Amino acid sequence: MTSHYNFPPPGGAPNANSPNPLRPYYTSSDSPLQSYYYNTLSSSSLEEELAAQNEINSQAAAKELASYGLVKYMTLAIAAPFEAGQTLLQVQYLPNDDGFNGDDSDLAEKTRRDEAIQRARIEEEAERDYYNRTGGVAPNAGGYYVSQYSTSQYSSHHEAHSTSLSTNSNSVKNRLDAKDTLDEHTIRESVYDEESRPAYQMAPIEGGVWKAITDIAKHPTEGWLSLWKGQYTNWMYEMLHLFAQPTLEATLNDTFDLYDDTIPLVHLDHVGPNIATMVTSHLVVGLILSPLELVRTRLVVQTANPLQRKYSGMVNCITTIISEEGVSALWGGVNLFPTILYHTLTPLLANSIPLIIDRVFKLTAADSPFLYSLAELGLNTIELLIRLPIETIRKRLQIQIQTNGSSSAKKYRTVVETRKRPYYGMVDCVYRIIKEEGGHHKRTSRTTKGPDGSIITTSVAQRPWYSAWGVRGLYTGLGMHLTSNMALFAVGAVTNLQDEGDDCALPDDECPPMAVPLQDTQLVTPSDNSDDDDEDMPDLVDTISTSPSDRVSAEGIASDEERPVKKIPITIITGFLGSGKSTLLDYILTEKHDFKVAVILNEFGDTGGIDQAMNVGMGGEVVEEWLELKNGCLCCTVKDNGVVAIENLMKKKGKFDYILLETTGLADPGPIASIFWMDDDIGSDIYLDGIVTLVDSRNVRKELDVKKDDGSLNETAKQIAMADRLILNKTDLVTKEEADQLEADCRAMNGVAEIVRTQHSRVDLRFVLDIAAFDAVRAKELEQNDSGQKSTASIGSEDEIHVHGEGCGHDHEEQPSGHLDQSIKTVTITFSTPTINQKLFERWLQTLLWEHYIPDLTLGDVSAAESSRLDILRVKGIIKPSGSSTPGAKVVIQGVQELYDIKDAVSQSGQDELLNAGRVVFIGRGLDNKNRMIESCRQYLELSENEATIQ
Ligand SMILES: Nc1nc2c(ncn2[C@@H]2O[C@H](COP(=O)(O)OP(=O)(O)OP(=O)(O)O)[C@@H](O)[C@H]2O)c(=O)[nH]1
Repeated sequence: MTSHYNFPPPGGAPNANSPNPLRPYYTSSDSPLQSYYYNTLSSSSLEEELAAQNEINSQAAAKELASYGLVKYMTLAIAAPFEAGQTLLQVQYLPNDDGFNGDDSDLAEKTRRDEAIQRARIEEEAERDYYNRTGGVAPNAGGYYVSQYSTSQYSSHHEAHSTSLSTNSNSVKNRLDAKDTLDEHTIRESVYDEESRPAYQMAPIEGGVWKAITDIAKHPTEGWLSLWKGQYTNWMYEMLHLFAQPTLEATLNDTFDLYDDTIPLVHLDHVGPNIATMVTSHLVVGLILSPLELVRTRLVVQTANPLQRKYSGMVNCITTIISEEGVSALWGGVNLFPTILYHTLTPLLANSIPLIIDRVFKLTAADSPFLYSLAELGLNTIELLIRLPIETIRKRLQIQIQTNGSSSAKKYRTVVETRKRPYYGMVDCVYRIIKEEGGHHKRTSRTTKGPDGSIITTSVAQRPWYSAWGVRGLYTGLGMHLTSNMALFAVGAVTNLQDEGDDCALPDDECPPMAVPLQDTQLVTPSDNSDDDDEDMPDLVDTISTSPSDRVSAEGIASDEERPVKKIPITIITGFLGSGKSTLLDYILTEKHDFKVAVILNEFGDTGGIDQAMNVGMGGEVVEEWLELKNGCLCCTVKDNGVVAIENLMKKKGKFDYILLETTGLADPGPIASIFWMDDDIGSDIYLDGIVTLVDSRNVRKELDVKKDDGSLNETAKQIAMADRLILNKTDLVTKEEADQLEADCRAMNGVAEIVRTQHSRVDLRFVLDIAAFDAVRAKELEQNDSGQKSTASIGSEDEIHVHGEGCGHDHEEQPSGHLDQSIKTVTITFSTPTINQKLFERWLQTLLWEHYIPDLTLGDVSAAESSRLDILRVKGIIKPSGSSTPGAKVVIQGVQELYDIKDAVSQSGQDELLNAGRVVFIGRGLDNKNRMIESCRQYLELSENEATIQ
């Protein structure tokens, strides 16, 4: 199958290979897109306009960015104290054996101390081993188990310190000074040991996040300002992530030809590829930005005491890490695996929740608000139970200094007690937390016989497997998250319940069940009547199939199951201001029917901003909104550059049967049609189905009278001339005779469009859907209308459709009144040879479309000067090309303004046979001189008078 779009050549570039002596600059367009955009965007005024627009856009973007940054900073500032509290809870080390053990006898106390020191010794050796292996120095010598003292030494030292401290207790400063020197020399038998705790360190936080916050605020060296430690780093991370992740995801989606990321996954049919790109983008960006997370944790956990503080800020922290631990410490080492796990699992889990609710539980917020919220609560809790331990482990590993052996690291003093012995990795960390901190250990007294026969009573930790092991340590801060989940559940359930009935400005029966705003902007809703609840509503009109395609059967509409996954047809709905476009779309959107139609409103082709103000309102701001309607339709507004938005709409592919695109009243439908027509051929999911023009029967003549300063055709004329379907609306405002005359006039302008008369745009949906005007199937239709008489339909009463055509018994041969734009004509050239030379035909066509005059080979270029300007708006035709390998092969010609396409015709059996070489219809201005036109054609195609005729 051959198919190629053809564009006018860039003007002025001579080409030695030109196939046409009259057009030495002609080059075949190897890159249709390039040519098209060159052609459509190269005018200097357009460039200036675009430049000005870009400047405005970049200024607006900068403003938006600044205000977004500010808002983000403030939001993070509100959350920062909770983050800080949570982080400290997660990193603080609370071994099981510390604290009250239920046995305060002297013997038990002594045994406990002995055990503590014994353990400290073992751990110190292990710690030294670790750092010797890596070549560095033990970074956290300060702590509770430095064991250079023996048990007896410990007691005296401890007592001495206790005394010294108690004598100085009146002076906080002295106390702080004294206590800051303790850590190197004191064996701290317990994290609860007040006396041996360095002054910069907080007592163990025994409680939840709120307790942590108050403890921080009350601590002498921390104070409330410490609640915002790492705030700037956090903000940097969030902002960078916010821009990088969606950008990467969109790029990946583009690369793999997936739908982009702006519509929630839950609306997609096949989520796998999109989940993959989403997770990949989160992972990559998370990995790249993970040093900022590392820095943030370290800044939060380090002491605020200026004498003990290691890092003065974000940059200093990064440079210090690089110099002490090496660049690899920022990303790699023990942190690498937890980072990968965290940035893979968290986006995956978060995005799976709505999907699971939708696909597994089959719940919607609109139908079952309470159950929906309950499911959300349950899944959020599961997500929390998976995420929280990973977070805890990450933070513990992040604060661990990873010496690189080449330099010594300054001590890292932490606000809360942390484990002095480093974890070897994620698994080790999980194991240690569960083993050392996760459970409660009880002590019991045990009596044994000594070697000398004496009775020895010892206090031992009782560690049965079920109590010595626990996961509690992995879930610090769980309470806060559960509370917030519960609060969200309560709010969600209440809001959803309210939404179900109240949150709608429309009357109850017109409220859509679900609105999915893409931006926090105005919501545009259809405003007319809806009988949506009534399942038994009769069809809009009789089920006579007038559709040229089998998408709509005589029995009605094919069911979803029957209908194969197809490209989605897009129909352009155009017509001058007030002609009834919105009324038509409201009617389609709110009527009960089985079509799932997506309607795109307003912004396309806006040239004057008039419609924008009228239809979008609210200060003329441009909005993008989606609104799902009860009848399964979807309504949205898009910006003028909304091809992307329409592609986004395709994320709902399979859920929609049709797209209707309403242009503004002042739009030239040609360029808009060209975009979608071309998209069809470059593999888009949508294809151009046809152009439907509404005509205001009462005012159209006035509109056509408007002359444009530059002499170009006015939009109403173009809209009528380019239509594949014409709806003569508002016939209630004109007499029958006027309507007849209008129809005849329209027919004279556009000889190929089907015409229907309506009141309040109430038209059979099949008249505007499945037009297939740009499809090869049109070949059949073109051949069937050899008489030149097009069928015309009108709706008298609401549900009654009457098709005018041959044999209907009415007289509808009204003559043009001459009041409509007479400069626009339809001419039809019929070929009576068996075949014609397609190459020669194309050369002739290119001259007509691109050079805008009817050429005369005998006069050469002089004919251009003599000819009045030709503006072909629409071309349709079918011809049999000579020299084809398939006998009887036909090609279909389609053209919209300067763009044309020639495709192999889809063969239709029987009645579709062409008896001659075919027929081509031209609609446009400058076609008055039919003789000149047909002469020119005969010259180019080397045909005799009888072989080509014109009507
Ligand atoms: N009398 C009468 N009024 C109609 C008919 N069709 C539409 N209207 C009214 O005409 C007005 C304009 O109709 P719209 O549907 O908004 O026209 P439009 O083409 O969308 O207009 P723009 O959005 O300005 O381009 C509305 O007040 C309609 O109610 C009709 O057949 N008869």
